[in-house]
Amino acid sequence: MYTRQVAFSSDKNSTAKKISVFDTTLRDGEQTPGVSFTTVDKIEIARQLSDIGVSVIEAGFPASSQDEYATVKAIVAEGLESTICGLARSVKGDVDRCIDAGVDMVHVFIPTSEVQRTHTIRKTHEEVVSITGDIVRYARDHADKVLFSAMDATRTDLPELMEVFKAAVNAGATAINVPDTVGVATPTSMKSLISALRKEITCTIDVHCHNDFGMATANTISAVEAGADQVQVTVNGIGERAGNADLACTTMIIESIFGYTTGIKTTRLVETSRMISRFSGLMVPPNWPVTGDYAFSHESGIHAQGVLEHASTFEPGIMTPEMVGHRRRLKLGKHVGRHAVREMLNQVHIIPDEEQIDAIIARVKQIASKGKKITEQDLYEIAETVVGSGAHSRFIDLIDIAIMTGNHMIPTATVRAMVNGSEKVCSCTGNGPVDAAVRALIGTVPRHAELKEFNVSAISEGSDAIAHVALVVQDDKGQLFDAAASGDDIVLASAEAMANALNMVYRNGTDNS
Ligand SMILES: CC(=O)SCCNC(=O)CCNC(=O)[C@H](O)C(C)(C)COP(=O)(O)OP(=O)(O)OC[C@H]1O[C@@H](n2cnc3c(N)ncnc32)[C@H](O)[C@@H]1OP(=O)(O)O
Ligand SMILES: CC(C)C(=O)C(=O)O
Repeated sequence: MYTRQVAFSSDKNSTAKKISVFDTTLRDGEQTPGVSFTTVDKIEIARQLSDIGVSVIEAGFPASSQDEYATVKAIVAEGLESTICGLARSVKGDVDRCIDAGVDMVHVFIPTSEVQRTHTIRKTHEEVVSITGDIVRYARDHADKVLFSAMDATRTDLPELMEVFKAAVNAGATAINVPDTVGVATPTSMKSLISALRKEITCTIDVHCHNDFGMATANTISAVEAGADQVQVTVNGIGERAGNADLACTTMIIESIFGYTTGIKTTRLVETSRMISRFSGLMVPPNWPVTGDYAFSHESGIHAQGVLEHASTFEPGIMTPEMVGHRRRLKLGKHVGRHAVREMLNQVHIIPDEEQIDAIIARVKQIASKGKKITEQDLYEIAETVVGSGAHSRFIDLIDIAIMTGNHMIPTATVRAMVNGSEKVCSCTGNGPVDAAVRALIGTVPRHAELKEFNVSAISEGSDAIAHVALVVQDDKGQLFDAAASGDDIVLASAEAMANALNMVYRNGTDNS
C-alpha cells in the first residue's frame, strides 16, 4: 500500500476507497485564540472549500450568537456542492438553531469521559446515554443527516463509549464521530479504538483529532487505517489550542501514500492554505509540510544536484509540487553547490566557467555563513563582480520614487526609472502606498508583469525595524519569478524588490521589447 504512486486525484481509479473530508475551519478553526472571520470571509472560505471538493463544511455553531446563526444561514443560502453542517450541544434549543439556519447536517455532541461528564455537564454515564438517545432522535426528526460526537472519546472507558455510540446509532445518527478532544491518543491507541468500534458500528465513522502532542494528523491517518470513513480537518491545522489535523497533509497522505480518494482537488491546496493564512492572520511556518514555502525548496548542494537530475531523489515523488499547486525552488545558502548555482545563473543567461563558479560559490558561502539571507539578486550581483561587467546588466534601475498618502487621499506613487537605457516616469494610485509604488514600477516597463504574492516581515524589532519584502511576479508567459529586498522603508524595499523581479523577467526573456 505504501509504495502506490498516483498522479492526481482526478486520475484515480473509480474503485479506489473514498474517504470523506469534513472541514471544520469555520467552526473549530475559528476557536483558535484571536481568530474571528467576518461573515463575508466565511462565505468566501465556504465557497473555496466547496470548490476544492470538501464533502462536509462545518459552517459554525448557530446557537452561539445571532451573528453566527445569520452567517451559517447565509452559507446555506449559497447552495454549495458540499454538505453544510452546524454544531449543537445536546440541548433542543441548539438543535433548533441549526434547523432554523437550514443546515443539511446537525452535529450534536456530548461529553462522555468521566472528567468532562463530571465537571462540564455534571451528568452520570447513564444520563449521558439517555440524553444522547433523546437528542439524536429529536435532531433526526428534523434533519436527514445527524452526526453524533462523543466528546473526549479517547479518554472514555471503551464499554461506556460503545454504549453511548450505540444509543446514538439506534436513535438514528447517520454518522458517529470519535473526537480526540485533548490530543492524547497515539497512532497505536487510535488504531485499536477505531478497530473496536468498526466491529460494532456500521454507520460512517468520523474522527476529529487535536494536535496537543503534534499527533493530530498521524492519529487521523491511523483511524483511516483502522476503518474510519471520514476525517475532520482544518486548513493549516488551525483550531482550539494547538489546533487540528491539517487538511492538506491529511489529504495528501490519504491520496498519495494510501492510494485512496478524497475528492479534493489537490492542485488547489496551496492556494487554499494561503487564503486561510490571509483571513486568519496566522502564517504557516515555511517548513510546514505540503503547503509551507519550503515544502519543495532545496538548499543543500547534494540535494539540489540530485533533484536537478531527477526530482524523486530528494522529494517523495508520490507527491510532487504540481500535485498540490506548489513550486520547486532552489535556494541559496551556506550549503549550496555548483550544480544549483550553475543552473540558477544559466536560467538568466549568465554562463560562468568552472573557475568563476568556484569563486561565486566561495563568496555565497562566505556571506551565508555570517547568517545573511541571500537572494537571487545577490547572486547575480556576485556573478557580475566575478564574471565581469555586462554579465548582469540591469534592465530596470529605480532612480527615485515619490509617495503621497494620508487618511483623506488616494495613495499615489510616482516612479522615475532607467529602463533599458532610457528614462521613464510613471504615476499610479493604489490601495496603499506599497500597492501604488508597485503599480507605478510595473507601468515603466513595456511587457505585462503581475504581482502574484507579496510578503513582508520585520527583521529587527520596533517601529524602526528593517523590513524584508519577498514577492513573486508572473510574466506574460506565465513564468514565476521570486525576488526580495530589505530596507528600513517598507515602500522603498517593496519598490526595490519589484525592480529586482522585473530585472529577472527581462533577464530571463530574450524579447525585451
Ligand atoms: C470541544 C469543542 O470544541 S466543543 C465546542 C466549543 N465551542 C464553543 O464553546 C463556542 C461557542 N460557545 C458559546 O458561544 C457559548 O459557550 C454558548 C452560547 C454555547 C453557551 O454559553 P453560556 O450559556 O454562557 O455557557 P458557558 O459557555 O459559560 O458554559 C457552557 C454550558 O454548556 C454546557 N454544555 C457544554 N457542553 C454541552 C453539551 N455537549 N451538551 C449540553 N450542554 C453542554 C455546560 O455544562 C455549561 O452549562 P451550564 O451553564 O449549565 O453550566
Ligand atoms: C465538538 C467536538 C467534535 C470537538 O470539537 C472536540 O471534541 O474537540
